[in-house]
Amino acid sequence: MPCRRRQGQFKHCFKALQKPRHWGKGSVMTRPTIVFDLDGTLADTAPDLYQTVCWLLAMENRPRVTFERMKGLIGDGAGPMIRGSFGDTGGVPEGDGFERLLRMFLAYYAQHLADHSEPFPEALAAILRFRARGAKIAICTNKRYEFAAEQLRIWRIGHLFDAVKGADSFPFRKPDGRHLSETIKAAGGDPGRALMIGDSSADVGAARDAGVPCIAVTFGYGSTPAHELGADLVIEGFGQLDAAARRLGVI
Ligand SMILES: O=C(O)COP(=O)(O)O
Ligand SMILES: [Mg+2]
Repeated sequence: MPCRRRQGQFKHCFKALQKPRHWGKGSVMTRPTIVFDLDGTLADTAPDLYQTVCWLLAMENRPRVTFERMKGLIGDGAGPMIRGSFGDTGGVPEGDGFERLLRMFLAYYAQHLADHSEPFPEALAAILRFRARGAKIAICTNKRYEFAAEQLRIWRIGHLFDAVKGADSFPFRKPDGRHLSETIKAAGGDPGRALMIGDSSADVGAARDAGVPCIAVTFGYGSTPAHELGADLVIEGFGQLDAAARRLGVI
């Protein structure tokens, strides 16, 4: 029966995944952990972040900032997006103005997490390739855990990740290397056999701090061009990821 045949095929696949893998030449090694940044690396989330900032500016009778400017402000949580966009349009209000704007930002964004945002299909294809080879996959993001988890739920891809850690998951966050190393450990991996893929200075900073090799993507956000971030390698698309990971000795 076709159904039973299919079950049989899956059983074979699962057995293959459970076997110790030979990573590298000749020796049995720890399964590698591939860690993705979320905003601008794994997913195109700028449209909803931009919509949130434009709404906030409009609520405060401020003009819009451009989408390009907004993309440059993404990478270190809501703070720089608010300070940058209000700084450009008359300044952050005095007193408790920033805290008030932050509360408004978070409340609005919570309702618009995936109106227009979606994962890059090529990133998902790469994750499936790495998973099929037995790698662990994780997300280390400077956005709040609950927002990241809800986006993964909406996109129905949460099952692809062994760990997801946000800006509030630990008392430290990227560029602090502990955010990355603790994410790797939570995935059941070893920081000594891992790879970080990101788009911002926070990602490269965390990787350097944790002693983890790092690949920067050119299609992400932030104000620094990928080639100037100081990553070990730069890729222009996920089609180049496997070769880059191999060059770095991770797979
Ligand atoms: O939301 C942000 O500013 C950054 O998020 P990221 O760490 O996933 O890029
Ligand atoms: Mg990012």
